[in-house]
Amino acid sequence: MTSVLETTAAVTARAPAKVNLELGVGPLRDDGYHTLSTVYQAVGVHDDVTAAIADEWGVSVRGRDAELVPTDESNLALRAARLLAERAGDVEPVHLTIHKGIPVAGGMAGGSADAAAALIACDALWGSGLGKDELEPLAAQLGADVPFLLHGGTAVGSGRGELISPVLARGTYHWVFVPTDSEGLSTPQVYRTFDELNAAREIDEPRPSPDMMAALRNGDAEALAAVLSNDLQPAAILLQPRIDEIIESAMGFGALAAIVSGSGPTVALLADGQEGAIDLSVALAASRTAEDILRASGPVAGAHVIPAPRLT
Ligand SMILES: C[C@](O)(CO)[C@H](O)COP(=O)(O)OP(=O)(O)OC[C@H]1O[C@@H](n2ccc(N)nc2=O)[C@H](O)[C@@H]1O
Ligand SMILES: Nc1ncnc2c1ncn2[C@@H]1O[C@H](COP(=O)(O)OP(=O)(O)OP(=O)(O)O)[C@@H](O)[C@H]1O
Repeated sequence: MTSVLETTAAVTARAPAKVNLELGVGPLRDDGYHTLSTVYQAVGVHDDVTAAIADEWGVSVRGRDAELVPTDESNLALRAARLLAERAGDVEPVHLTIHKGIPVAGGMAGGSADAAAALIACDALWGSGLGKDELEPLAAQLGADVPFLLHGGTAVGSGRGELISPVLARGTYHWVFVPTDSEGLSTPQVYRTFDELNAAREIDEPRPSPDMMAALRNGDAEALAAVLSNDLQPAAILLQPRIDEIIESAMGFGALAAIVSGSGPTVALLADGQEGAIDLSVALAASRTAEDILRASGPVAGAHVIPAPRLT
């Protein structure tokens, strides 16, 4: 028979990646962040984080790009667990095991997903019972994208991206993601390049576009394709010119739209339905435009507890 200790000694939570359907970047603030107006969508590429009671704090990483993820105190999932421990008080140390499916440094918020999953897993494991609403301020301290990954779905992000309000979005969208560089791009570097490219002009406060809201309300992929936008795209392409070649090829293979995901370098392709996504991936692979291709649909749920960890 399973003892109570065994059933409560480990909890696994799963968190999704995100794509920014719209990423409006405003002026640089005094705290080093830019004002944002963004529309996030959570997509079905996931990381799982298992939190287990242990003698000492620690983290190990397996799965996709595992060797690129730090296992010291800078690991974002471990920082999340420690932050929640400070808030909850008097909890036992945990060892976190991260199973990565999200490309590292790809602009799909992999580290932020791990932080969101660690908050949910530890909250359940320790029985601190904060729930998503009370975890949200902790999430915001860990990174601008982390609150969205707690909630998932489709949502507007304002402030520096951490203030989330849900959006009425109908339908399911089919995406193909092409990570273009195994080393990824650094988010601060992309924002710095954005500043350099825009140094000569006054930058307005960004706002959600009414056309984007209408496309999402109607569940219309073609209308959505016409309004996808990312102010960081020119900076990402300058740092990683291969992005442009992939965008051009993908449009030739029938993508409804091609856009840089967040700070890049992953290219997000919006496909015409599930079959369109399969055809697009086949064309990209057959033409050797891309070797590494991920297919996913969105929106999906934010971080949540799942029954058992992945074993491979
Ligand atoms: C590119 C996006 O993924 C789009 O959603 C986010 O803006 C980045 O979110 P994130 O990785 O969670 O960002 P953080 O870890 O909070 O910040 C990393 C760095 O990105 C830059 N940064 C981030 C968010 C923001 N609104 N303005 C910024 O200038 C800052 O240099 C910051 O030091
Ligand atoms: N748990 C983690 N998973 C991935 N990267 C982590 C983690 N903890 C710390 N990092 C560090 O964060 C850096 C950014 O990785 P991440 O995968 O979050 O990038 P990203 O997807 O481009 O982020 P974003 O889209 O939020 O800007 C990595 O280079 C890595 O050194």
